[in-house]
Amino acid sequence: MNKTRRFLAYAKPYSGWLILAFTLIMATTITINYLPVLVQKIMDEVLRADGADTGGRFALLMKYAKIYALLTACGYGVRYIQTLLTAWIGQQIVYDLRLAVYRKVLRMHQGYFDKTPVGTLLTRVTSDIERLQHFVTEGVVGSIADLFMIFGIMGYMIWFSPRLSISIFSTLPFLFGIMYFVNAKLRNANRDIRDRQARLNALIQEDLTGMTTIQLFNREASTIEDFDERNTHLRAAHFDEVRWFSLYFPTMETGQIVAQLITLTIGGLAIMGSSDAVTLGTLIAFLAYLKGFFQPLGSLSDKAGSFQVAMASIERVFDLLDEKEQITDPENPENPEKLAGAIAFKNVSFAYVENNWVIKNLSFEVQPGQVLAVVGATGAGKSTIINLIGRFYDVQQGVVTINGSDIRNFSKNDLRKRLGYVFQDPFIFTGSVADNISLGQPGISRTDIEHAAKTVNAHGFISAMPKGYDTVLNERGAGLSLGQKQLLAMARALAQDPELLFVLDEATASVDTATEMLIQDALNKLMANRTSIVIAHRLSTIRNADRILVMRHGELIDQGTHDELMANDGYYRQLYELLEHAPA
Ligand SMILES: Nc1ncnc2c1ncn2[C@@H]1O[C@H](COP(=O)(O)OP(=O)(O)OP(=O)(O)O)[C@@H](O)[C@H]1O
Repeated sequence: MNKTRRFLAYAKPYSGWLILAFTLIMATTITINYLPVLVQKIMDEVLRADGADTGGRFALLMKYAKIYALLTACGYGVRYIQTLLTAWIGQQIVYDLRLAVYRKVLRMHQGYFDKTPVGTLLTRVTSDIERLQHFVTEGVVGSIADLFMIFGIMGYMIWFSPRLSISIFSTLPFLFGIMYFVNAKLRNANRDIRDRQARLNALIQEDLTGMTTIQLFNREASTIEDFDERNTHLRAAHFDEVRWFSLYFPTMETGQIVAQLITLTIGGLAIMGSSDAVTLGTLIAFLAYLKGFFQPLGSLSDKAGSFQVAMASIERVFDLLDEKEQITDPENPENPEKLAGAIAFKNVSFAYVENNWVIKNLSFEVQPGQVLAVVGATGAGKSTIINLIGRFYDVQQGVVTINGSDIRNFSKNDLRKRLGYVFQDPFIFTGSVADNISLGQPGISRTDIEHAAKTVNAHGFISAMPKGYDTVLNERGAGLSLGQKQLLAMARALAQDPELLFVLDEATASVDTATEMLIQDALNKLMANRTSIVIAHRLSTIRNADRILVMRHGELIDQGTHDELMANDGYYRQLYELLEHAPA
C-alpha cells in the first residue's frame, strides 16, 4: 500500500465529517465569490443607470446591499464552522496516529532502543506527527479549499468576461515558473534547517545528560565550541530560508499588479471603445476577483512544499510502524497459575551484535526458592543473563526455561509481571514516592506500599520526607541518595510481589556502612522464599548464596557453593580475594 493511501486509511473513520467539510467549502466558495457580482450590479444597474428614477435606484441599492450583507454573514459564518471542523478532523487523525506510534514504541524490543537514539524517537512522536497534522488540516483540506476557490473564481471570471480572463490566464505559466523556482529553493532551505536543527538537538540532549561529566572535567569551553559550530550552521540555514521567503511575496504581489494592469488596460480600452463586452461594473468586479484569485494560488504553491516535507515525515512514521517486532508473543501463550520458579539455561548462546557472542553455550539450573549469585569481571555477561530471562532480548541458540517451559511460550506481559528487578541505579519517575513504589498498579493499596517500604527499611527515610509517601520526586530522583534509591527500588520490587527476583547488586563502596546494612537486610527479606538471581558484589550475598556461577568472557567457567569454589582454588578464589581486599 502506498504511503498516501495508507495515511488516508487513518482519515477513513472521519470520512463523513470530511464530506461535510468539503460541502461547506463549496458553499463558502460560491457564496463569497458571488459578492463581486453584486458590486457589478450596483455599479451597472444602480450607479450608472442614467435616466432611471432615483427612488427605484435607491430601493435597488438597498436590496443589493441587504443581499451583500446576508451573503457575507452566511459565507464567513460557514467558513468559521468549516475551519473548526477541519481542524477537529486533523487533530483526531493525528491523535490516532500518535497513539498508534507510541503503542508501537512501547512494544519495541531493547535491541531497537540500543540502536535508535532517544532524540530520533522523540522527533517521530512529536514533530513528525505535528507536521502530519498541518498536512491534513492545512495541506490536504486547505489545498482542496484553495482549488475550489481558484476554479470557482475562474468560473466567475470567464462568465463575466472571457476576453479579460484569457489575457490574465496567459500570464499564469510565467508566474507559476517563478513560484516553482522559489519554492524549490525554499524546500532545500527547509530541509537544511531540519537537518541542522536535529544535529543541534542531538548535541543538546547529549550535553544535558552528561552535564555532570562536562562540568567535572571542565569541558565547558569545548562543549560551547561544538554548540557554536552547529548553532552557526542552523543560523545560516535560517538566513537562506528568509532570503528566498522574502522573494516569495514580492513575486506574488508583482504578479497580481501585472494582472491588474493588464485588466485595467484591456478593460479600459474596451470601455473607451464603447464595447458592450466590458462595463465599468464588470471591470471593478474583475479586479476584486483578481485579488481573490492570487491569494489561494500563492498558498497552494506554498503547500506543495509542505506536502513534500509531510511526505518525508509520513515515511519516517510508517517506517517506525513497520519496524519488525522481534520479541513477539506466542499465539496461544501458556499462563500457569503460579511459577514454582525453577530457571534453566540450556546451551544458550547470545550476541547483541551479530556473531559477537557475549554468552557462549551456557547451561545452568536454579531450583525453586534458591538464591543464585553470578560473579565475574566486568563485561563477563552477568547482566545479559538477566536480560535474557526477562525476554528483553531473545536467545539466538539454546533455550531459557522457567518451570520447564521455554520462556518464549509465555506472553511478555505475563512473564514480566512475575519477575521483579532491583537495578543498580533504579529509574525514578516524576510522581509521588507512593506512585514510585506501586508504579500505578491498581491492585497495590497504600497499606501494601507502606508494608513493602517498612519491610525493606525504606519507611524511615520516606517518613522523614516533607510529605512522606506523598512527596513528589522529580525526574531521575534528584534529591535521593543512591542508597535511598536502592531501598525504594526494593520496596517497588516487593510491592509487585514477584515470583522470581533479579537483583543487579550495587558495589558496596558506593554507600555508607549503615545504609549497607539496611540494604543487606532488605535484600535478605526480598529474597526469602523466592527464586533469586543476584549479580553480586557484596561478599555476604555471595557467601550466603545457595549456588554461585562464575562467568568469564561469556562462558561459565565454574559453579558451586562458596566453600566448594574456594576449595577449587581457581578464578573464583582470585575474584573473591580481590573483592575482600577492595577499599570500602
Ligand atoms: N545493549 C548492548 N549492545 C551491545 N553490546 C552489549 C550491550 N549490553 C552489553 N553489551 C556487551 O555484552 C558484554 C556483556 O555485558 P554485560 O552487561 O552482560 O556484562 P556484566 O558482566 O554485567 O558487566 P558489569 O559487571 O560491568 O555490569 C559486554 O562486552 C558488553 O559490552
